[in-house]
Amino acid sequence: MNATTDRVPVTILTGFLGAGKTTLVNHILTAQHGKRIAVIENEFGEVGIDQDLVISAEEEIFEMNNGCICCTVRGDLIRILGNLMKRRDKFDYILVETTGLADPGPVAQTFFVDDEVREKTELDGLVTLVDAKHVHRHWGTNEVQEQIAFADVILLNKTDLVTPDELDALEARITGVNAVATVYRTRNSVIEVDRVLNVVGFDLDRAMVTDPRFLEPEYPFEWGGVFTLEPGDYALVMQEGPDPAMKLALLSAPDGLSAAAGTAVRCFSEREPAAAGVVEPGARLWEAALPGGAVRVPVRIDRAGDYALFTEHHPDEFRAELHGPSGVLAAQEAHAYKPDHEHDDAVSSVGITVPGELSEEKLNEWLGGLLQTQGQDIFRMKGVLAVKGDANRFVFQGVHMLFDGRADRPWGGAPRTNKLIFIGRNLDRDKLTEGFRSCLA
Ligand SMILES: Nc1nc2c(ncn2[C@@H]2O[C@H](COP(=O)(O)OP(=O)(O)OP(=O)(O)O)[C@@H](O)[C@H]2O)c(=O)[nH]1
Repeated sequence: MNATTDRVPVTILTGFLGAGKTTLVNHILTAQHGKRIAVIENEFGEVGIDQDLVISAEEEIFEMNNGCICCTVRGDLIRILGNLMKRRDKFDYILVETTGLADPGPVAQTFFVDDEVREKTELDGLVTLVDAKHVHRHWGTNEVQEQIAFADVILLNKTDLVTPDELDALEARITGVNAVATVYRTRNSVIEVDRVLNVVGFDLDRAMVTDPRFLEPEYPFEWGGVFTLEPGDYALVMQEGPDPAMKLALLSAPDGLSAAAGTAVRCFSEREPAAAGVVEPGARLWEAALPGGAVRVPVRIDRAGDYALFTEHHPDEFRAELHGPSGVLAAQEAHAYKPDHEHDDAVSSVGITVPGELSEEKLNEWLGGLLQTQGQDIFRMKGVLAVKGDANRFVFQGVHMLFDGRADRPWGGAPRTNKLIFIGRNLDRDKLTEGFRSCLA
């Protein structure tokens, strides 16, 4: 706990895919420091694996899946932090491990723009792991640049894979982007815990210099408007536009648009929106399919009042209008929100889960062939596998062309199953799934 406040200190760990973040989390969880740490994992991809890779400890591990922590998942992070705070007596510190594809700015921003989060937590520092061997491959990407620019502490990791001269050159390059962060050189993310936790490093003013719009949150919706509505039937009418569907939320908004926007952020983190049959006010997310041509989504209001409508895309793109009994209604207050940052759309993840046991020989052959043909495009592979004849889980890790595997905990009575995740460019899900299945014993 901090000396001056009882807000829980938070450290955000960033670093490109495979840089050594989970290795650092494991190191922190096993080191002797007397702190009880809650870990929040954000994964890119639909099959959660990181939780299996973090050593089991008494510490609590919360997992967020599905997309990028920096966009729609901000609501998820806020919700997880809220739940954590109900068990405030169980831990003294929070570690958030972001996906390697996250721009950390919006993650850090969550700790400043959400009132509830700000009251209870305090961002202590942002620690960035840099893969000394592979960082040059992704140096020009926004994610890597921002991860370095926002860092308070930078760990130049995997020092065993490069020469001292290469390390010096890389450190000089890093200092060119961020001259104030403290840089340490590490192998297997081993570092004294005091150098990464409780550094009291995060400086809002500096973050504002790095990104002048730092405190201007990104939203998972592009537009919001408040309408004063009487009880009755309305319709949201939309024409064909650039997207095949539109997510929306309709919330009672007695205190205006910006008060409702916080609730809307949480609604938009909902994984399974309801089909917009008849939309009614309430804290839920709806999705209207836009198959082409005009679409009319019925809206029912039972009580007179002010209601805020939030839409995933800007209404202009679909010529969207709210129709009432006497024609098209105008919003009395409206705002176009800063859209989410851009992602490299070609980068995706494929997660495969196959029950049963694998043949080690077939697996080696398949992976070998895969790396030969697609090695440039596969940034990251992670797997927890059940190999025939082996009583232990086999944990498999790949970063570009380098990969290693090791025996992990015994399966015991747990059903033997295999989880594998690929992150990279131009991945062919069907082909990868078929290949993985062909490795079954
Ligand atoms: N040679 C070498 N390998 C390392 C070092 N640190 C980590 N690794 C290996 O690199 C791989 C990736 O490490 P992780 O800790 O899972 O990386 P990560 O940043 O959590 O990866 P993502 O969650 O996919 O972004 C694992 O196989 C680690 O064992 C190091 O200093 N040297």
